[in-house]
Amino acid sequence: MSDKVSVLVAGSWGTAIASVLAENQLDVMLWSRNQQQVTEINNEHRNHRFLGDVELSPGIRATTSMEEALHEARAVFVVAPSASMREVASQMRPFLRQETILVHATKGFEAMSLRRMSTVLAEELPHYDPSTIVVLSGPSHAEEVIKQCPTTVVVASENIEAAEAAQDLLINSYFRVYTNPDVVGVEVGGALKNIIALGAGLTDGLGYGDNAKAALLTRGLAEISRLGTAMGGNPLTFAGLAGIGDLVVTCTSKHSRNWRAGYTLAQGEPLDSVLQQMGMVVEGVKTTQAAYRLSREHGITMPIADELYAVLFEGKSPKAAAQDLMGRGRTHEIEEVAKPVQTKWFG
Ligand SMILES: NC(=O)C1=CN([C@@H]2O[C@H](COP(=O)(O)OP(=O)(O)OC[C@H]3O[C@@H](n4cnc5c(N)ncnc54)[C@H](O)[C@@H]3O)[C@@H](O)[C@H]2O)C=CC1
Ligand SMILES: O=C(CO)COP(=O)(O)O
Repeated sequence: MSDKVSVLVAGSWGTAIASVLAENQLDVMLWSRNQQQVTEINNEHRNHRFLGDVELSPGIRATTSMEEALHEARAVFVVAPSASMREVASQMRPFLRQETILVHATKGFEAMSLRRMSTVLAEELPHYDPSTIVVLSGPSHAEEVIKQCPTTVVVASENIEAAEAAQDLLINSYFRVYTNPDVVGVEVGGALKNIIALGAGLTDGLGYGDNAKAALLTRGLAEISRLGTAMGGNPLTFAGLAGIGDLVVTCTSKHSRNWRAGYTLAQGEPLDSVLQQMGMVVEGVKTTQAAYRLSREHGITMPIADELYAVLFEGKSPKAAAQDLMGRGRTHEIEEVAKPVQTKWFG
């Protein structure tokens, strides 16, 4: 079998995944739509805009040709922002073979349709067996993975062989990979934690301290679990790497773009200017809109997501949002989390 693997889109996370694969002695091809970036990666072994001065493995070759990227690839890792997933998938359509392992590592929903990313891939790649699509998620900032800091992630697929094939390609001494059959839970957990990270940035920006941050993470996880379970995820997935694991890293790390966006918003900067300054994808903003709609579709209460929506899109002040969260009617802690839901996981 060929040792060639491809990574589609050379942003921060795509480039970090390409580095893990190159470390594992695979023949890595990184696809970008930007010729200047391709030249920089091939000639200088750097992706300066996204990863600064970090030197990339010379084993990573870049191309702007989708045909060249996918030709005889053993696996393809799609790491586009959620807003671009459909466009990138449609470009893959003529060149993707069923034998190629298809993994995506994107954390978000499609804004209009509210589709999960594996559904978008399945729709755009109708010749490909959707049950073999793999999702990669978990606590993994690109800035640390590229420096080979110890990291754990999860790969989920309905097809255990596909998940194990992705695990084999990625696992090494600093990148530990677990499998999970729960595609829905892993995708929903990875997407929704970005909302709570925005909220954690706001909380820190307001100087509210550690008690408030712990409250936000814990009650945020309750919201993620409620919606994720209603959408068909296994409740236990939210206690794992794609749930609490990713929530902790994104809410507490200086690397998180979502946390930084929240922190800057708390200083009174308008949303447009915060996003412009960032220059990289901040998935939590669109995901807040998606969660607002999904929670209503599924009849789920998500007070933190609702207050964040009001701050981002209705001009509510973060302080007033915090006050309203603290002043909600009295409620029971566990009942809200463990409202009995019929799922395929527990019958
Ligand atoms: N950066 C990180 O540490 C992690 C990011 N993720 C997720 O990975 C996904 C991608 O994020 P990043 O790599 O961080 O974003 P980024 O902002 O660093 O890079 C995004 C890349 O996508 C490219 N792109 C955008 N639209 C495109 C299109 N239509 N066609 C081709 N290329 C296009 C941009 O040119 C850029 O190179 C997001 O869903 C994010 O939540 C997941 C785990 C870690
Ligand atoms: O998903 C991530 C880490 O697991 C990256 O989070 P940010 O997009 O907030 O940087």
